Amino acid sequence: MSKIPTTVITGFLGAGKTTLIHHLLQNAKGRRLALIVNEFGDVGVDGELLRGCNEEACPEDDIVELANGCICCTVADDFLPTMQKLLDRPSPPEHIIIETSGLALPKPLVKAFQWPDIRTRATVDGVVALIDADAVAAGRFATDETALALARAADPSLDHDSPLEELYEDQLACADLVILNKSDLVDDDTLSRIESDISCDTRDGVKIVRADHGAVDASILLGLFAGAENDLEARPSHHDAEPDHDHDDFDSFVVRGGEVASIDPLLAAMTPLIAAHDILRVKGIIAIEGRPARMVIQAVGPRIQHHFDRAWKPEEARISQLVVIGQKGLDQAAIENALAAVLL
Ligand SMILES: Nc1nc2c(ncn2[C@@H]2O[C@H](COP(=O)(O)OP(=O)(O)OP(=O)(O)O)[C@@H](O)[C@H]2O)c(=O)[nH]1
Repeated sequence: MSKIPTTVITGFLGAGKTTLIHHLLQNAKGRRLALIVNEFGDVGVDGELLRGCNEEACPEDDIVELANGCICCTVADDFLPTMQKLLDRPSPPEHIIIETSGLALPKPLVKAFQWPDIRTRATVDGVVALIDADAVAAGRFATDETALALARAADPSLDHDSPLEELYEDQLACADLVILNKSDLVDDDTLSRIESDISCDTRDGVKIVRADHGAVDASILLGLFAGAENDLEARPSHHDAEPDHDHDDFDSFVVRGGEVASIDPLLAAMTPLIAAHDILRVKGIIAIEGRPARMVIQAVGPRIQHHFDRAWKPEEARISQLVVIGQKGLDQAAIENALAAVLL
């Protein structure tokens, strides 16, 4: 029996994983795919956005959401039973795509493919790391040496570098293919410089492909035949010595509200809030009074985007929900108060 190929899509918060998968589903060329979508926050926005985007390639039942935590930490409880259920289906998918949360380490997930019941039936065709060229160019993953020195002085037990930089390096070190996304936001020289920096963190021979809005041909993404679970030793991680790592470096919470008259007050509130609290990611769905469609709002660092997604279904409650993610120590009360003031 041939093993079902599985592609792991990794990349930091907001790098464009969901956008890339959306493009893949719309250009699946007859492939029957299943999706496992993992989110750090406890509201599954990505699964919501992907559902229904190509029923033929991936019916709603074949999109499984694993919200509320990073897949790398919940492998035994959530991921393995989910994979087993997909593999046990009378007609299993041709290819499985896993979107990890932006804070997940890919290596523990790939290791799960060594589990006896999985290894006989599925293989990791490839780990694809998405890099946000705009965020790298802005220096968002580089260690702020002064801040680190101050943090170490305050807490001598601090034994690791910037958590963002560690994640960035872990995701690259595990990759079989790197997609340098958001190439539309960065000039050519900067892209070339980022490519040369990236190649210091990847294994030999790993290709880097530039992309705009995740528009990468399925024939490039799928069919890498890496068998990644068989060469884990070649994929170093900052967390090799601590298999029971956690995500204490990051915080996430959800702010809920009702319908709003307009999106403008929310946009006006978000810009200073993101800057003041160094918020990494905001995403959610907003109900606008009198509008039949729901609005999706996305912020990656300081960049905020919004668009109408699809019509509200008659059985859906028209509520607004925003997931907020940042580094540990976010002032949740202040952020909640500011957002609640424009959402309630
Ligand atoms: N300008 C530009 N924006 C992009 C590109 N790719 C994605 N985006 C935008 O970036 C935001 C985040 O994209 P997502 O696809 O949701 O990112 P993600 O990696 O799935 O995010 P998380 O799951 O929260 O980690 C959205 O507003 C996208 O429209 C790109 O190539 N260029």
